[in-house]
Amino acid sequence: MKFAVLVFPGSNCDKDMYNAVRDSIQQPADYIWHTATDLSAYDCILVPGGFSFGDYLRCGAIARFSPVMKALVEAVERGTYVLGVCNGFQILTEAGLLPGALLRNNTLKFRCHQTALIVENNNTPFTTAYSQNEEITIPIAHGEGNYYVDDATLEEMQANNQIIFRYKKGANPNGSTDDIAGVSNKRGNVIGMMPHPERAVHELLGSSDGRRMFYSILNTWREKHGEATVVR
Ligand SMILES: NC(=O)CC[C@H](N)C(=O)O
Repeated sequence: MKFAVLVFPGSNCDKDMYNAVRDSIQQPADYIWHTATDLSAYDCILVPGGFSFGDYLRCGAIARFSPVMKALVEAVERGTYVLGVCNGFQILTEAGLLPGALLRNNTLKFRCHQTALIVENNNTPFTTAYSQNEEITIPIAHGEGNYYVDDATLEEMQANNQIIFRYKKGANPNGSTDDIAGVSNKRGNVIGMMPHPERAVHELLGSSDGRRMFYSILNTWREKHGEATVVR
């Protein structure tokens, strides 16, 4: 299985993402600069966190116009798996690949700490290795992670099981609507989340709960292609 890690000017979690793929599931990954125009060689595209284009205008609002985004849209249409984390999530919402928008944290502060998340949907290519409603520990690091979506879209998302992660009740760090921490598109092949699974791949980092995200992706892809799955 081949992974792409997109790199925009100002990305700063691209190496963490690359290392998480290499260390947890030992699959090949390439860094892809934002001017690339073809992503057809990849089975999963990772859009990492950071401060693309300095967060000018709005987080992700300029990156969304990079040449690679056209190739990303084409990949999504082919059914390729896409995971956006933090600034990656912001870029995917700005591009209209995911519903909603990320607003300034309600505290008006950059928040950087572990969070308790509830797995709301373990029936996605990214979450099969978790139990439904499991509580996991994944860190956040953002200033604009306050997920907003209008009521009608939220209802539609709930009906389609597009809410993938919520912050544990009482532990919402940013004011997100309905405690939402991660969502998917309708088809389920694109997900975005503010917490960083790639920073939770070893006990030394405070949690290894993020590893199972990478196992989920690999095993779902392998099952689909008739290959033996790996044990986590
Ligand atoms: N870690 C990140 O990706 C941060 C995203 C964005 N720059 C923010 O502060 O919200």
